[in-house]
Amino acid sequence: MKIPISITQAEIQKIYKPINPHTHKGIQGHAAIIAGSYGKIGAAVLASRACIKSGCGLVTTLIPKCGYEILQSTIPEVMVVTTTHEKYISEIIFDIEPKAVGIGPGIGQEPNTQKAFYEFLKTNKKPLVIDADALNILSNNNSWLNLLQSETILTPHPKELERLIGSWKSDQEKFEKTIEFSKQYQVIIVMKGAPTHIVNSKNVDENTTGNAALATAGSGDVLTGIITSLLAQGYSPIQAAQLGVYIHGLTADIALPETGYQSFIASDIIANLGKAFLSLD
Ligand SMILES: NC(=O)C1=CN([C@@H]2O[C@H](COP(=O)(O)OP(=O)(O)OC[C@H]3O[C@@H](n4cnc5c(N)ncnc54)[C@H](OP(=O)(O)O)[C@@H]3O)[C@@H](O)[C@H]2O)[C@@H](O)CC1
Ligand SMILES: Nc1ncnc2c1ncn2[C@@H]1O[C@H](COP(=O)(O)OP(=O)(O)O)[C@@H](O)[C@H]1O
Ligand SMILES: [Mg+2]
Repeated sequence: MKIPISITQAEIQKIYKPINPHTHKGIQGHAAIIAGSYGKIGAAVLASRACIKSGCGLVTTLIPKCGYEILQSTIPEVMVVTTTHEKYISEIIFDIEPKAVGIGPGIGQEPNTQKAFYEFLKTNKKPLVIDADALNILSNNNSWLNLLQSETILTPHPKELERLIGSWKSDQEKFEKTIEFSKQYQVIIVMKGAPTHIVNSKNVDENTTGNAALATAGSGDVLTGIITSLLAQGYSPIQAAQLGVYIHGLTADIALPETGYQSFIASDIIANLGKAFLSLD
């Protein structure tokens, strides 16, 4: 197995693009988030808020109808499109041209949601982040992996990774199988954990930020929003994955002296994004 390359501040500094003073929201990029189902609209809120708080100019979120008022009142900055079904995503139709799409947090696996995801994958050409239930749907429908554009970003936690690649007996085998998978489908795999590794067909990167405070509901949903935002701003997929994972972990390192491990929640990641980005300027 290749020796992982550390994602250090020095490496991130080379990737990070300070904001152009003459930019406007059109240039900053329009991101689309597809997330949520009845009881898990919070996942859509967290991903959408993280997305708009990571620098893209516009965010449109597609959710089932039941989440409309929740989204509009908790994040007025984000635009909302709803599906025909009340409780789950029944079709994926946008009247916008997003620069990047993040899909999966909290969407569940209803048959209609699976079908909508399949139809979306057949035509999507935009840079894409796939997380959570969208990963689980792919694990149950292996052949759909062939529909993915190259450099699509997959963000599995260990259980989601196991569903995708099968079980492993050692760390070495886990990495070998993940590298093989990334080569076969030409995708970038963010292997979430402590620490998080990023695998593409060429390299394995190891993140250097983050701590156990991140072991809390919704912290992965937030990561999806951050990486989608960076893609929409024009970062390449590998750069968006590296910078996104680094910034996500950094928020927990910044917050820890104030929150401690126990009281840190996913919203604290979002609340500390500003300080994390400022530390790169
Ligand atoms: N507020 C909301 O709306 C929220 C909505 N959410 C949404 O809910 C949906 C279900 O997502 P989910 O990840 O909770 O369920 P699932 O895929 O069955 O995985 C759980 C199992 O995986 C394992 N496991 C996980 N991490 C691991 C690790 N680091 N290291 C090792 N093992 C690890 C662990 O397995 P165990 O060890 O218990 O066998 C655990 O029991 C999804 O769409 C998500 O976006 C959530 O984000 C929460 C907030
Ligand atoms: N002990 C830990 N140390 C560092 N990072 C962690 C730790 N536990 C979890 N994380 C991070 O928190 C996130 C959890 O993602 P995920 O399991 O998808 O959460 P959720 O689905 O609840 O949003 C990942 O980015 C993971 O790397
Ligand atoms: Mg998750």
